[in-house]
Amino acid sequence: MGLQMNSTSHPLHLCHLNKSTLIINRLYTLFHSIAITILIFYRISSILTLLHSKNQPLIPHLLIFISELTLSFIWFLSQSFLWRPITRTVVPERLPEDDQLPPIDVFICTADPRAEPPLGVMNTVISAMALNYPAEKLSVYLSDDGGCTVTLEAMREALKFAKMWVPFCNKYGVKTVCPEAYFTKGEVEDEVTLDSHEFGDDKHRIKEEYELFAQKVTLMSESESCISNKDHSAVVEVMVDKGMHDQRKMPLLVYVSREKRPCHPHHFKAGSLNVLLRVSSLISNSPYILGLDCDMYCNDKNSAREAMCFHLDPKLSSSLAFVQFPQTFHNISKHDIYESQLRCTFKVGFRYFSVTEDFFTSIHMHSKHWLSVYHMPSRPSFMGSCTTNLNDLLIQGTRWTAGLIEVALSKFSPLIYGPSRMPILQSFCYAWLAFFPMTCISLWIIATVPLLSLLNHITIYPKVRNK
Ligand SMILES: O=c1ccn([C@@H]2O[C@H](COP(=O)(O)OP(=O)(O)O[C@H]3O[C@H](CO)[C@@H](O)[C@H](O)[C@H]3O)[C@@H](O)[C@H]2O)c(=O)[nH]1
Ligand SMILES: [Mn+2]
Repeated sequence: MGLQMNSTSHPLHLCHLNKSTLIINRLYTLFHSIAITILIFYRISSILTLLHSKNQPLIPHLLIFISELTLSFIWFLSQSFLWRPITRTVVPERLPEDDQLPPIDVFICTADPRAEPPLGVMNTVISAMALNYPAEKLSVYLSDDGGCTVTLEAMREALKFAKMWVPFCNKYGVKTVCPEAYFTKGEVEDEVTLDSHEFGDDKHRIKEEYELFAQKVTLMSESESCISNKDHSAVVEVMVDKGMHDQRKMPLLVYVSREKRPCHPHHFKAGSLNVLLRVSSLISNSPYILGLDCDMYCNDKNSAREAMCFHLDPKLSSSLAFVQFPQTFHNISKHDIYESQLRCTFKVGFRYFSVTEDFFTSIHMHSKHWLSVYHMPSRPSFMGSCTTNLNDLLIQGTRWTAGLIEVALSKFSPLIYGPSRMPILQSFCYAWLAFFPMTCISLWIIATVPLLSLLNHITIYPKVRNK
C-alpha cells in the first residue's frame, strides 16, 4: 500500500508558487531599481560637474558614491531570494510503512562544557532520541570536542532518563519531545489525554524523574572536572544498557570524543562532523544524517518524517543533497540562520576551507548539481539558542565574517565559481551571503561622511528645492 501511494497522483510533498507575492516582489524590485538608477545618474552628473567647477573636495562624493554602489550591488543580489517565492507542504501520512523507512543517524556536536552546559546538550540528545521514527532505525551520536568526562557521565544519565521519557512521549503523543521545553512551557496541545488520571500521574512521575536527572547533571557540571581537555586520545562509547532488551526499543546512543593534540589542527565543527561520519560508518552507517548543534533541540517529533517526504520522492531522491529547516531561537526571536539536514554520499564530507563549513559545504554540493529543499513548517522543527551577550555576539560575528569573506575572495567566490555550475539565482544567493559582510564598510562611510560634510559645508545630497 505504501508503494502504491507514492505514485505521482499521491505525492509526498507539494510545492506551491505564490503568484501574488511573486508579483509584489518583482514590482518592488522594479521600483527600487529605478530609484537606484536615478541616484547613480545623479551621482555621476554631480561628480562630473564637480570635476569642472572644483568648488568642493571630491573625496567625500567619491566615498559616498562607492558605498552606494556597493550597497546597491548587494541589494541587487538579495533580490534573488524574492524572485520566485514558493510554499512547500508535506504529506507524511503517505510515507511507506515503518519497516520500509531508511535508517537515520543524528549528529550532535558540542565543544565547550562551560559555554554549552551539559544539561542543555543532554536535552538535545534526549529530544533526538524521542523523534517519531522507528527506534531501531535511529542512532544518536554526540561528538564531544570538549573531551570532558562530565559530558560522558551526563550522557549515561541521559540514557537512563530517556528510557522513561521516550515511552512517555510515545504513549501520549507528546509533540514537544525536549523535556526541558516540555516542562517549562507545559504546552496544552501536547496533552491529548488531559483529563485522564493515568496521564496526570505519569506526567507527575516523569517530571520528578526529570528534576532528579537535571539536578544530578547540574551538580556534575559545577564540579572542577567540568572543563575542556584539548590533549587526549579518542574515546568512543556505544551506550548499551543491561536491562535494555526487556525494555521498549530505544535508539542507539553513541558518545564520541575524537583525539585532540595541541599541535594538530582539528578543523572545528567540520572536523568533528567528519569524525562522526567515520565512526557512524562502522556502527550504523545510515544513508541519512540529521545534523544538530548542541544548543538546538528537536521541537517537533515529526521533523525526520517530514524530511523523508522529500528524500523518498522518487523524482527528487537521487539528486537531493539536503533538506534545510529554519532555525528558530527560543531565547530571542526573529533571526534566521539555518541548520541543515544533510544526506551525505561517500564522496561528500564537510569541507575545511572556511570556518563557515555549512556555507562552504553546501556551495560544493550545489555546484556538483545536488539539489536541496528549504522546508519551513508552521511549527518550528528545531529551536536553538542565539548569543545573548555582546562578547559572544562579536566573536560569532567575527567568525562568520571571516568565514564568508574567505570564500568571497577565493577562487570559490560565488560569482565566479557559481554561474557555470549552478542556477544563476542560486549563485546570487550565495554571493549575497558571501559579500554581505562588506556592507559594514559602506554603512560606516554613509554614517560618518555626510555628517562631516555637513559640518564642512560640503553638499553630498541635493537640497529639496534644487531643480
Ligand atoms: O571546535 C568546535 C567548535 C564548535 N563545535 C560545535 O559546532 C556548533 C556550532 O558552533 P557555535 O559556536 O554554536 O556557532 P554558531 O555561530 O552558533 O553556529 C552557526 O554557525 C556555524 C558556522 O557557520 C554552523 O556550523 C552552525 O550550524 C550554525 O548554527 C556547536 O554545536 C559547537 O559545539 C564543535 O563541535 N567543535
Ligand atoms: Mn550556536
